[in-house]
Parts: sequence; structure tokens; C-alpha cells
Amino acid sequence: MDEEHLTTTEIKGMILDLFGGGVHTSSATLEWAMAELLRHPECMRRLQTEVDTVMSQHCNGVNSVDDVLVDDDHIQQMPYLQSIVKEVMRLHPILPLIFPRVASTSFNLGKYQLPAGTNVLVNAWAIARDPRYWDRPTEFWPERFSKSDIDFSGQHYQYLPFGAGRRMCPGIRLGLSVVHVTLANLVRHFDWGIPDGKSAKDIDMSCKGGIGNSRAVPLLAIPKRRIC
Ligand code: HEM
Repeated sequence: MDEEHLTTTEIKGMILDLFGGGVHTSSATLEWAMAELLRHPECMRRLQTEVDTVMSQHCNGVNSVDDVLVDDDHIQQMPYLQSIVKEVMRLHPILPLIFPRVASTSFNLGKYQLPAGTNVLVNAWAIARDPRYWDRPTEFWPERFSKSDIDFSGQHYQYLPFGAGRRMCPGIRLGLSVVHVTLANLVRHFDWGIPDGKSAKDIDMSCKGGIGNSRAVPLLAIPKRRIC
């Protein structure tokens, strides 16, 4: 790069970063969220009530539910939605091992002495389910966040869905916006069911493995139009 221009290679690299980092992360998080909500209908109902209540204040004189979509401004008034997204990202972080770090100097970590140059892998998935830091660690329980100050900033080391430090996710604002707004609109406009008379317990919650924490079995859910 000279002082004023990016090269074609640099532009291609940036586009690759944006698509590579921005698409699967949000869509996979949404798929986990819908799976958890289908398995926990009481959370789905509470969320729909919250979204309906907030949106009813913004629909004065509007006839159709489709005329006003949930957007970023509405999300601030939806604390339960925010707790659900936090809980989904706790149980299903999209990068279970955040990107590796290299120790720039020697240091001690607990009982271990790490020489400079050591590759350090942080297992954000395991930390987010560690019973030393979380009550009922494997349970989907969004209410745990209602009175907690834990957020996505990477300052609470028991919770790292966007990583931490200088290399933490630069797309955090866009990612959070896409997940919150899409989820709120999905539950506002549709009731969701499971196909073929199966029950919520039949939803397979295993992960595919690999670098990104995708579902092993894609979620199949049936939308039914809601008339609000
Ligand atoms: C729900 C959505 C998202 C989640 C959960 C997520 C999660 C993460 C995590 C855990 C990291 C590693 C951070 C670390 O090692 O400390 C990361 C890095 C990154 N993310 Fe995201 N991300 C999301 C959305 C996005 C979006 C929308 C973009 C871009 C438009 C993006 C671009 C990137 C890039 C470029 C990096 C590499 C940063 C670096 O190495 O310096 N991400 N993301």
C-alpha cells in the first residue's frame, strides 16, 4: 500500500475478511438461537411478548405488522432479547478456540511457565461452561444475564464470544446488530414449529467440530405467519 491507495490484493483481502468473518458467524449464531428457542418454548413466548410490547408502541396508526420492522433502535428496549443472545453465544460460541496468540515474553500462567514464542490457545467454549464461573453451566438460562454486568467487550474473561484484546472481533457491532434484529423479526412475524410431529427433545444439538462451531445437523423449523 502506498500512502493513498490500496492495491487490488489488499482490497481482495479486505473483502475476503468481511465475508469470511461476517457471514457464517452471524448465520450460525442465529441457527443456534432458533434451536434453543424451539427447545425452550417458554423463552420463545416471553421473547415474543417483549418484542410485541415494544413494537406496539411504534405502530400507531399502522395497519399491517409488516409496515414496521424491528430495527437497532428498538433493540435497546428489549432486555430479554439481549439476554437470549448472550446466552446463545455463551453456550455456542462461534469460535470455540479464539485465534491463537504467541507469547511475546516469558511469563507464568498459574502453575505453568511459558517461554517467549509459545503458542497459546484460549478455549472460550470450555471457559463459558466452567462451573467455577457459571451456575447451571450447561443449561440454557437467559435470565442469568438479567442482573449481570457481563457483556461482549472482552473485559469479562469468563465470557469471550468475540475474543478479547487488540485482535478481538472488529465486526462486533455489525454482528450483534444482525443477530438481534434478525432474531427479533423472525419471532415477531412467525410462530415456529418442528416438522413431522417430532418434539423439541428430538432437536439434535451436537456440533460439527472444526474451527467454526456449526450445527452437525442443520435446523429444520416450520414458520407459521403470526397476525399481531
Ligand atoms: C455474531 C457475529 C460474530 C461473532 C460471534 C464473531 C466472533 C469473532 C471471534 C471470536 C474472533 C476472534 C477474536 C480473537 O481472537 O480475540 C473474530 C475475529 C474476526 N472477526 Fe468476527 N465475529 C462476528 C462477526 C463478524 C463480522 C460481521 C465481521 C466483519 C464484517 C467480522 C470480522 C472479523 C475479523 C476480520 C476478525 C479477525 C480479527 C483479527 O485477527 O485481527 N466478524 N470474530
